[in-house]
Amino acid sequence: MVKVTVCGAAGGIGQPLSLLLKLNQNVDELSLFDVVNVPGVGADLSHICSDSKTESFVPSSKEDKSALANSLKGSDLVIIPAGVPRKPGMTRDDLFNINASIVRDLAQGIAENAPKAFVLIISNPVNSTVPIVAETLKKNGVFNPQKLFGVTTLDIVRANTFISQLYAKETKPSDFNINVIGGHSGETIVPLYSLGNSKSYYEKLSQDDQKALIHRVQFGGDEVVQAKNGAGSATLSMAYAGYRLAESILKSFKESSVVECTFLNLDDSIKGAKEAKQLINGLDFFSLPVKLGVNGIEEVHYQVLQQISDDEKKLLQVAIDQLTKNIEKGVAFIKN
Ligand SMILES: NC(=O)c1ccc[n+]([C@@H]2O[C@H](COP(=O)([O-])OP(=O)(O)OC[C@H]3O[C@@H](n4cnc5c(N)ncnc54)[C@H](O)[C@@H]3O)[C@@H](O)[C@H]2O)c1
Ligand SMILES: O=C(O)C[C@H](O)C(=O)O
Repeated sequence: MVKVTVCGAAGGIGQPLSLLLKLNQNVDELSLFDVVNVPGVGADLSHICSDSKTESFVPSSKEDKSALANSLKGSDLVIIPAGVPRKPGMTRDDLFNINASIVRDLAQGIAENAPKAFVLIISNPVNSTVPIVAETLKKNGVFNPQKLFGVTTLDIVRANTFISQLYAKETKPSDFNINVIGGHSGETIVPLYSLGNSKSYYEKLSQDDQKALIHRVQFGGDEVVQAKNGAGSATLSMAYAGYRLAESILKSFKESSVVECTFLNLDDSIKGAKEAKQLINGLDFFSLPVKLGVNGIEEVHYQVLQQISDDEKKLLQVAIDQLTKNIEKGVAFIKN
């Protein structure tokens, strides 16, 4: 029996993400939590004739903690797209004041009701919300770094799509699986086009076009925020990306060679984490490709950090400087 809970299930991401999960054969129970509108979303999804069972939970008042508790109990995987999205002119960090406490309270609920669950954080700013969740779980004595995932998959999805668009006659997006490392905001996003099968295509571009491609991946979120013009940020592509990571984790319960990039806590207990940390100025959180297994993150592929080009090294340094502050801000929110 596999139970998956989505917190923020009635939102722009939550709804299509829940739809995709409802269709996944590896999910037996789909639990939907939100502070509004979720009974309707749950009723709607429950008519789909896939085999999983859907349940929805909404608190009856601000003080009611039982709805969250009941939605989480027995969960194997909890995915969090709860919180406010950006409007034009805002940075992800501008969301910190509202989303930090939302994410902290949900993490507290996980600590109390599903301490062994895999936890996937979509809520922005990811560079700070993931440390918030880690610190909250630590405070409760239930933190397992192998099971906490900051969802940066949308950056990989964009990196694959955008390079393929430049070579539309010769390639398809699915030809690529670019490693995107660092964090999830602007210059903390570092796509590694110099590795793997993208190398030859990337090197054929002029320097200006290379820069434009990197910039498009780093600021792809802004394209959607501007196009939605005040009505939110990426939801459908994000639902796909969040689903891809969740699907890979569910697959890794049965297969042993699943690799995804994720923003993780580089705890010494994880194979390859110590080596990674030494290559990124000792940062505690960073996105890197990781090997997944039944126990979660089994190994960090730190070797990519040794293979990157000189230009990517420069991008990495900028990312490290910004990430240091974002991570500290998240940790301080819980510790102070
Ligand atoms: N990691 C990424 O790549 C990525 C991509 C896109 C969006 N995001 C982020 O995801 C978040 C959600 O975006 P969205 O477009 O779905 O927003 P949205 O406003 O459409 O939906 C958010 C949902 O969260 C719910 N919510 C608010 N407080 C809650 C709480 N305490 N418990 C449970 N649910 C709660 C709201 O009721 C709403 O239904 C934003 O922070 C956004 O910046 C991240
Ligand atoms: O841009 C945003 O605020 C949402 C998300 O982080 C994205 O990359 O699309």
